[in-house]
Amino acid sequence: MTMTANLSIAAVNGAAPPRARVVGVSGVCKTYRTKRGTVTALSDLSFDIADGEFVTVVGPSGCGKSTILKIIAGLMPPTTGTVEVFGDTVTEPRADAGMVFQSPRLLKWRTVLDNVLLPIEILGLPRAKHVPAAMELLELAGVHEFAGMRPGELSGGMQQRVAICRALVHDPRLLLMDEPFGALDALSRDVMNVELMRIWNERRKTTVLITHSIQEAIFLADRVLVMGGRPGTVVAEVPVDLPRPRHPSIRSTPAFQRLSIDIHRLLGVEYA
Ligand SMILES: Nc1ncnc2c1ncn2[C@@H]1O[C@H](COP(=O)(O)OP(=O)(O)OP(=O)(O)O)[C@@H](O)[C@H]1O
Repeated sequence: MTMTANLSIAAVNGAAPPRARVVGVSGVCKTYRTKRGTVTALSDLSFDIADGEFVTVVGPSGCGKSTILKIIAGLMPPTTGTVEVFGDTVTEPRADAGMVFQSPRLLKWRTVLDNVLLPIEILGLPRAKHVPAAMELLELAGVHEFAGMRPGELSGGMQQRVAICRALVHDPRLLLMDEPFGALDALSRDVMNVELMRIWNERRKTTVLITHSIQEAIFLADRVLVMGGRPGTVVAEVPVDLPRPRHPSIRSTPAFQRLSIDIHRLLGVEYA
């Protein structure tokens, strides 16, 4: 478990300098109003995320993982509490954040390249100037040969790679991913984990990724936030001190398995 400081996150071993805080969630509560009454999704949620950090979030269904990601993205306000991104209180969607959802949400009538360039159009930036960056991302994600095709001609995993390129094309400083590989089969998911690691190693964006897979959470993260309760809150923060770059075989190491057991326990799952 680790403690986060308000203005910076100290290095675990004290050797590296503290990194700037990119996301600061402070005392966030969220209540949804519905026809049948109110639902309190989050209660007194607080955590910080440092520059360049890869944080994953796990927790039981309905504990408010998607809710907090949407609040960080500026897609909805908290009921009480504050969220700061790069030092500004979040009040609306931010151009310096990229978002990836569970389904790729590509526009089927646009080519792969034009889907990737969508944020550029929305932000009113010159298209031609960003085509090389879009092609470079498609190449990095291993789908550049599909640039002229429609999304329907691509597999689910390839479409999700395109969605990741779209989230990165305007060079956001923060990447928010809500269960991006949840719809994929186990093998494609493993491949995408490795691919995402590769892309992240190249770009080093501060990343928050929600997942139901504890394996995925550990494999990708510098730190796992474990959420629980109803309403949801952070019940533990687990640092992942595994060396990078990580090969899939790291999952069979005792250190990885120890982390897996710890997180299962924090989620109330005991091994026999
Ligand atoms: N738009 C909404 N209106 C009303 N209640 C909502 C709304 N969105 C979410 N909730 C409720 O808020 C709580 C948290 O939902 P949220 O989707 O954030 O959880 P989650 O941890 O992401 O769940 P899952 O893992 O199943 O995706 C749940 O009880 C859910 O029913």
